[in-house]
Amino acid sequence: MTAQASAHPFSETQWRRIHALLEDLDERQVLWLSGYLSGRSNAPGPSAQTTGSGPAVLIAYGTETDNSRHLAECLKAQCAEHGITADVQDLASVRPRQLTKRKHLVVIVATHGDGEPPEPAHPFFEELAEDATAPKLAGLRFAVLALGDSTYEHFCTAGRTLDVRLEALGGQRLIERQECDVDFETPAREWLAKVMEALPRETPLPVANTPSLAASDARAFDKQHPLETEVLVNQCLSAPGRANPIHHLELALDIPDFPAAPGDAVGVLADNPPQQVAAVLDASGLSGEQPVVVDGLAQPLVQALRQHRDLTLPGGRLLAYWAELTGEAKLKSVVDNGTRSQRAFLRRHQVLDLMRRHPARPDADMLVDVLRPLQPRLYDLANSLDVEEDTLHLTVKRFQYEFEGRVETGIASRYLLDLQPGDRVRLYPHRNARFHLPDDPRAPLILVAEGTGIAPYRAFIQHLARTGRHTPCWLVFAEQRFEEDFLYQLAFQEARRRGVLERVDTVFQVDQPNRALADPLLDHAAPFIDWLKRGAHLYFCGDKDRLGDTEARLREAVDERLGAGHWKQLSKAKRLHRNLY
Ligand SMILES: Cc1cc2nc3c(=O)[nH]c(=O)nc-3n(C[C@H](O)[C@H](O)[C@H](O)COP(=O)(O)O)c2cc1C
Repeated sequence: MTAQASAHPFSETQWRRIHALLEDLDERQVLWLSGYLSGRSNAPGPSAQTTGSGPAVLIAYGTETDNSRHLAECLKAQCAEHGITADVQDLASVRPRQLTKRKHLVVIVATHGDGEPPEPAHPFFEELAEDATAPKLAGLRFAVLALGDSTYEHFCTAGRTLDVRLEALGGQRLIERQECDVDFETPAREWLAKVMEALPRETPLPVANTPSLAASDARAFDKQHPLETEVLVNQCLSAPGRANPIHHLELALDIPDFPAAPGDAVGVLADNPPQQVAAVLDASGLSGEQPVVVDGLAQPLVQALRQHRDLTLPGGRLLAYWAELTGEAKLKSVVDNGTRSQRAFLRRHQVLDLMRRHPARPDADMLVDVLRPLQPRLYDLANSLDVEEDTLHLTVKRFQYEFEGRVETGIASRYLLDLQPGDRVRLYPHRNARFHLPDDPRAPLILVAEGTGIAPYRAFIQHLARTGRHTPCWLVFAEQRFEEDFLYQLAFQEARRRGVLERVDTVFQVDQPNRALADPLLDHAAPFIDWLKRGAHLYFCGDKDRLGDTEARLREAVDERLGAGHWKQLSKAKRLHRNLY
């Protein structure tokens, strides 16, 4: 990206878009638009219900993979169309006591981990749960939309907890909580429409039926509108014989200004393997040619199954449909016995298990309707676009897991590892703002990675080298074997030689079975603590369990040396950055 030459406040992409739009408009339209913008910038109008602390409605979201944020932005656009002033905030930056100054709060929150709130929203939830300090919310009217996935035992727990807590603190519900499964689009939009009805009407802005600029959003590429890229390189980085090899992929990026900074990711829309699609068609007795409709788009069944439907994890709707279709008493009793019995059954069956063990002839449209949508998978970018602006690099490990005594492979990693140069991949940018480099260019960086967790650090290092930003930087990396699994070894050694990396420590578990990821930092406790005192930011990326253990050990050591609660302070000061999976 190039620097701004003029003094206007827009990015280059925005500026180009504004010009492109203006060129397209006639004089009458330009006049209309200028009136509209001046009306917008003067908002809130005289009747708008603002309080001393901001717009009438706070739309807060808690997210890890952006679904909640996207819905929050949609709601804001709808509010704007109705002249309701609203602002959108990440729960990560909301303090519970701010809510006392609000009249209306709409929260859209996902559940992650094992029934946990999204990681950035933890401090908000923790503070709100403290009886001694939580604010009284008697004047607040609120509504909660909970996103989740019913295959998890703790379905939508974060949204449920928040809904109950807001009521306990004196808040009054605007409308009842809605819990949404992975196919959340329709129920979420219906719920947003009900919220719009419940929010107090304000006098509409002078221009009726204003186009929703916010709805047309600067994010040109998203889940629904992915970018198609071409595979240039797919190379194995790890030992070739490994059960779960790690590959380096390079994808062509033919458009300028792809919005991804070091620390950001891309959402990959993987296809199901052709054999799995064929097996589902075979088990259902349906022809792949048959037309079906997915999200309003007509397409052959084979395409819907390959690109849009999860052929691995069955959901409650497939189970209920299958029980009805087969008329089998066993399946019916699982359904009739409620959520717990259904979940226990679904945990032991994948889609093909159900179809093969209980043969039936489904209707094609119904089948597409009851299968869960195939979810995109996030991969951190392994390169900095200010160094290589025309390629996207990914570091991908084959994900394998045991299921009912057999070994299964993750859909997205299998798809990516099997790609050949020339193949096409659909993806969209995913911003991961809490994993960006700190604003303070002098803050030391401690980068802790396990396996593919190294990817965003490669992007960091490229960026630091490119910008000449000289900040102390310490990399701690764990993998299996030194000789074969030191991912991007040459790049990191070169960075060390050039002084971009001040320290590099590694832990190779096969070579050093008793050594853990926290050990290099604890062995060098003096510089580690010194870096923290100098304002270091700590980054953790990779396997959730291993990095969770690592963090627990570091936390104990830091609190012991710098005083109880110090680690929590680092977290509050946003100096701990986690990117765990
Ligand atoms: C790693 C991971 C863990 C999850 N854990 C849960 C869970 O325990 N309970 C649940 O209901 N949903 C769970 N989900 C599903 C998410 O809540 C769901 O995908 C949601 O749409 C994500 O919203 P977001 O994009 O705003 O983060 C999990 C998703 C991921 C990726």
